[in-house]
Amino acid sequence: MDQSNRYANLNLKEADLIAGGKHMLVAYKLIPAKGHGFLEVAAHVAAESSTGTNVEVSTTDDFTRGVDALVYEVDETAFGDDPVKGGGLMKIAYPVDLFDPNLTDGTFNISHMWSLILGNNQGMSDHAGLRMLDFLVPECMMKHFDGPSANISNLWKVLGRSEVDGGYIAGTIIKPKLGLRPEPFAKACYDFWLGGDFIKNDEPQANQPFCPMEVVMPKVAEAMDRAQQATGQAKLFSANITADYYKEMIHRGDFVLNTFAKYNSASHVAFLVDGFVTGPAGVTTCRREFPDTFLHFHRAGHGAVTSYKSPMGMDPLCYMKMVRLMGASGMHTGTMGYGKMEGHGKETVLAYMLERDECQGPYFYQKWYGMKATTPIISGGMNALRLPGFFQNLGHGNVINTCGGGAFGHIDSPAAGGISLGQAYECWKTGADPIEYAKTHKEFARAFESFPKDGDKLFPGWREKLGVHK
Ligand SMILES: O=C(COP(=O)(O)O)[C@H](O)[C@H](O)COP(=O)(O)O
Ligand SMILES: [Mg+2]
Repeated sequence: MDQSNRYANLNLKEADLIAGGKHMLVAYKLIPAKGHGFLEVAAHVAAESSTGTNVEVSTTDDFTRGVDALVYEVDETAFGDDPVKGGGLMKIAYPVDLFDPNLTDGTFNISHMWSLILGNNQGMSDHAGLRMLDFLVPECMMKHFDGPSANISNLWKVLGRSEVDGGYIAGTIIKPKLGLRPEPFAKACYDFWLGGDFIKNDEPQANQPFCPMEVVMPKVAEAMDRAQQATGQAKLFSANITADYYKEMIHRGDFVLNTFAKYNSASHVAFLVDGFVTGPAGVTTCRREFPDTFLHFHRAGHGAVTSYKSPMGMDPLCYMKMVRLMGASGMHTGTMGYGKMEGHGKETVLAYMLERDECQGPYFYQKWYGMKATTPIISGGMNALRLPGFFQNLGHGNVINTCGGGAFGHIDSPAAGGISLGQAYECWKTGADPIEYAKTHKEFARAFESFPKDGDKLFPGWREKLGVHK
């Protein structure tokens, strides 16, 4: 059924909708299924995402029609006719009244928002692809999301740095990702902390019988204490408290904080939540139960909805925006093409959208109205050699970066791996030539021998220049 006479109004102007401030605007890429018209399917998406279905229903009244979502702009050939990359652009205006404020405090419920703007519409049979590209949250809604409570400033403070521009946090992920027992796990932490700042649990490291949390966490806290005494520097640990029941998550969080508190290090702990698989409920549970603790959002699984390989789901930018609204302190943004995960150099907007108070997205200019920043977390196949180019592309180094293979794959030691990361930052920050810098910085130099393929690709001729002949 073509519902475009009700759910589309192409006379509406985006500038007026924005000035009115009473709608959330969403841009989608749409590929209609064979035999269906673009506007017809676009209108069906608006219907399915608001007041309608695939037929007229007798219970609809005038009020109902007042909260219809409306297609206000279409460009049927915006992306060409490739079955995955192609499709047209459509934009929908959702009246603010469609969204769900909590009974308890009026804060908007992100689980609901997600199911509204990217819910049933994903499964409709009359499109061959529907992907969310960007959305705009109006001021009247923005003020009613949790947003972050803690962020990188809290960690900089613990590290004894400036809370405003405290610089790069050199981190790792304990590898192997599974299979270490408590003693070797804690030893791996200690060994890295001798050279780096921050360690995170890898996303599946939890409470396995070979490494129970109640056994390993006290050893990690003790290792942190020893490393702090050995180096004279504060150290940080991001502990995985992901769980599918809020009481279990809170229990894990309390246990971790109490364990580190024995060494006066509760503030040195972050909580890692696998926020894609828990969904917003898991993230908000952590955000609200532990507002003083850095909430580290690990997005494992997100590729199922954010991968550029798919005509479905959403672009990573939309995910970043939702995560900041949820109140994550730090969010994985990928490595913008410099690491092992899907991404490209122009994705700097993922970080800027998390950090800035105003940011131009691909379709909408988002103002955050003072909401705290979420810290970009750079992870996945990174090492000291890849970092200078990464920082150059991003334009700053105020990030948390975790290099698993990049630290534990350093040929000298995990500590040398950690030191090489800090040196990579310093090399970029001082504008030094990496090869010249390597001549006077041993750990960075040894990163070339640790990751020779990267050396060959990024710094051809490095062997001769550094006098390494093998
Ligand atoms: O374990 C790692 C990285 O290990 P390594 O440093 O050894 O590659 C991270 O969990 C993912 O890369 C996350 O990816 P993203 O940040 O893209 O979500
Ligand atoms: Mg991982």
